Amino acid sequence: MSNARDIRPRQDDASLLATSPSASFNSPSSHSSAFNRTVPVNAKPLKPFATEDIKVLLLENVNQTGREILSQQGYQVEFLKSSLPEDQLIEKIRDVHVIGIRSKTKLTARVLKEAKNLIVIGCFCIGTNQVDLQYAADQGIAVFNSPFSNSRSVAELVIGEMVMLARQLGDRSSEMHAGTWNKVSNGCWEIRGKTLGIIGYGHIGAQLSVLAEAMGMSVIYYDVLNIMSLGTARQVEALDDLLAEADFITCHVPELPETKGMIGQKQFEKMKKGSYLINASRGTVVDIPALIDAMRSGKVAGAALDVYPNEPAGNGDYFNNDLNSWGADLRSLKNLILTPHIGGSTEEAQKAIGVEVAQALVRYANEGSTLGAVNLPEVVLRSLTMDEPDHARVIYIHKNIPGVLRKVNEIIGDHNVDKQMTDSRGDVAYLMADISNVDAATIKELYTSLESLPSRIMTRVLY
Ligand SMILES: NC(=O)c1ccc[n+]([C@@H]2O[C@H](COP(=O)([O-])OP(=O)(O)OC[C@H]3O[C@@H](n4cnc5c(N)ncnc54)[C@H](O)[C@@H]3O)[C@@H](O)[C@H]2O)c1
Ligand SMILES: O=C(O)CC[C@@H](O)C(=O)O
Repeated sequence: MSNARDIRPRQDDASLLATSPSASFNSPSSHSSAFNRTVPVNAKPLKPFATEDIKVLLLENVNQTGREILSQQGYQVEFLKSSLPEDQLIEKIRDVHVIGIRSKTKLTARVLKEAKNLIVIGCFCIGTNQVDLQYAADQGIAVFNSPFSNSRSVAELVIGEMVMLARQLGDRSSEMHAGTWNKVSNGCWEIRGKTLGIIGYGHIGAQLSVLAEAMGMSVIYYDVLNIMSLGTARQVEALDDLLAEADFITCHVPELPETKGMIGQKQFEKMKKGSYLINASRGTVVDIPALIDAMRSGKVAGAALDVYPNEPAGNGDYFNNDLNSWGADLRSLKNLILTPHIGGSTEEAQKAIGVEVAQALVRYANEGSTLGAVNLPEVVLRSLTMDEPDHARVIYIHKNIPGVLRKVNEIIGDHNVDKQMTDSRGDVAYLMADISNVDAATIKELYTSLESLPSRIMTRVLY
């Protein structure tokens, strides 16, 4: 096993560039249609070089589908069930080229600063708030996620929770488990005819809207964007309008500075007495001490929380006051459903996420495609074919400043550039070019010249 620490070409060993492994490229599943359209039948599998040099760290029990796709490429894959404390994460991340995480692992600038070999991050989930996306982009590290593979799972959970809360099912079930028969109808309702207020009408909010209407609910929603209503749902202009009208309120916004504490004391005051609150978005969106007060006062008749400001690292860990100071107060409340961040945790969702994110990582590592990246411009080139054996793909990630393309073209312009694409996003630009009739020595020369430019963030050559 090689001890290579960098999958970018090593300047002291250009011969490695000629090691084009025979392992075949995994085709993405049919839903990755945009990619499928670009892959000819005789596509040439591109590789940075020997794939056994690529080290992958998968944390947080990423689904096996993802692990298999990465292992089949010949990458060295280390798999851990939980997230890691920051000091251990820093030790591990120094060595890896690819990291796969879920919502728990915080890839802050402090951690990423140590990740000298890292080229790509896979968030095996929807949320990407746990990664410093701008810092990653500034280092030329691409970030991918799975934007909607678990949306349906979350929407179904919320439908189930509305029925559970309206019928106080959590409490009745706990009482029966404790041996107590307590047959009541007081304060129990159908959800038919009630109004659901959805905060954030994106992938999850919109799915939920359709399902809720099928259950006989009226749907209103609030979003910072003007979004087309599905069915007979109605967008309201202000959050306060939604709070005043809805019987059930559910949050589906991303974690952003503007969504932090979005539902707090003032918002609870504006809600109808006896309303219900559900949060399966991010733990910082709802001010939990304010929720505790609102439930104790009877303003809120029930709530379901799936996410928390501080969550345990792995299964079996405690959810107590050490983690969140109000933990015991929260657990003492009636008609409160607490779940351990399982909104997207279904077999269907996790398998789909495993495939989608792992394929994006492979495409990026092997082909340089940034299609679907959340922090870099999207750049894709038609695949090289088996009829183009002496071609190399040059990727130059650089600062988006004037004059760079002139300099780059001075370097690659002496060669036959078959195709080239460049795009920018904020301060970072991504250039990809396929160059024909090159040998290992030429590639080394190209690589060294590009690396010496002051605009350089990262250079990669695939062969
Ligand atoms: N509990 C879970 O397991 C689970 C699973 C999936 C996603 N999530 C969380 O749910 C969030 C939403 O997921 P999604 O796929 O629907 O995202 P999305 O990006 O498709 O939709 C989010 C919507 O929120 C809106 N929005 C943003 N800021 C807002 C604000 N300040 N006020 C009102 N609306 C605002 C956006 O315009 C967008 O329409 C994710 O970001 C993630 O954090 C949790
Ligand atoms: O699986 C997870 O850890 C996160 C699930 C969810 O919050 C998401 O962002 O997709």
